[in-house]
Amino acid sequence: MKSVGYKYPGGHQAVSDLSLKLGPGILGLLGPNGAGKSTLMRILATLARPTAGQVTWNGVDIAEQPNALRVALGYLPQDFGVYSALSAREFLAFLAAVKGLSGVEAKTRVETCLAQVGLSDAADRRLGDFSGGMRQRVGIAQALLNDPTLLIVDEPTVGLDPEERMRFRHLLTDLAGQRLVILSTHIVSDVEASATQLAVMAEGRLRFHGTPEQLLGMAEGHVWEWTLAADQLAEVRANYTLCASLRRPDGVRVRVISAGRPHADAQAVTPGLEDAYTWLLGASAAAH
Ligand SMILES: Nc1ncnc2c1ncn2[C@@H]1O[C@H](COP(=O)(O)OP(=O)(O)OP(=O)(O)O)[C@@H](O)[C@H]1O
Repeated sequence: MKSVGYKYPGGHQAVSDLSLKLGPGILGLLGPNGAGKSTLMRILATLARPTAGQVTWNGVDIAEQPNALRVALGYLPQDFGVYSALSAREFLAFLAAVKGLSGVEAKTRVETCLAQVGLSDAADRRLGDFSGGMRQRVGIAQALLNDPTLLIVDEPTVGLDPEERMRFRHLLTDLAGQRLVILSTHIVSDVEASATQLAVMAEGRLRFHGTPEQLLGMAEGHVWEWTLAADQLAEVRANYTLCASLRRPDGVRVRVISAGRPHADAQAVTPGLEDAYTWLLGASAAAH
């Protein structure tokens, strides 16, 4: 992807000058709401044409030849809907036909994909009776029908309970293999354990691309903890980015982001990915 930009017809610049080179593994695409993640996902899924720059897949420009990518693409959009009256098996069979699979091949792919997402036993139940997590797994199953080498999953964990979230994360890790999986989310813990690469977007721009370890390294020395009296909390909140606060018998233990030591008692602590992401968004907002 080279210098990719996208301007909506109304004039809103949702993606600006974004360049990225990707290979197999799980890319966690992080960014706050409105950062431009869904717009970028739609460009990569060939559903939107960039208004600037170029996206190539194995050297082919996907705006010129979208089918070169489409045959290798599985996509779970943010607003994926299912037909409540159909069973999971019927729904997947329908989508397999839409995707041009037929006969024995279609049947085999449907069963394989149901098994991959752990829904073989529930395959004949109505989708209307499925939980949110099960429905998202059907979404993944349909994206896998053509055994894609690029799997794009847009905000898949929204509305899932913690257990379903965890199950869904494990599923994506299992599916990665030789594929490129792009998982967009605004929740750091969705990608914390699984992503081999991270890309962070804010206001349409790429603020970081690298490994989670690199991002953690960048935030080193910027995360602090100390214990303060409860009545000092408001002041700290007003002056610093507060990552966490924990009430304890001796006061409130706070964890803040700060370029320098924020308080005489403050100790620099090892950043977690959530801290590093918060630090990056703050640092990149200050720089722009
Ligand atoms: N159809 C549209 N017309 C005009 N502006 C749009 C349209 N769709 C999205 N936008 C704007 O483009 C920007 C990026 O939106 P996008 O949905 O890509 O962000 P996002 O990072 O996926 O956020 P979210 O997680 O909230 O979907 C936002 O400011 C949004 O308001």
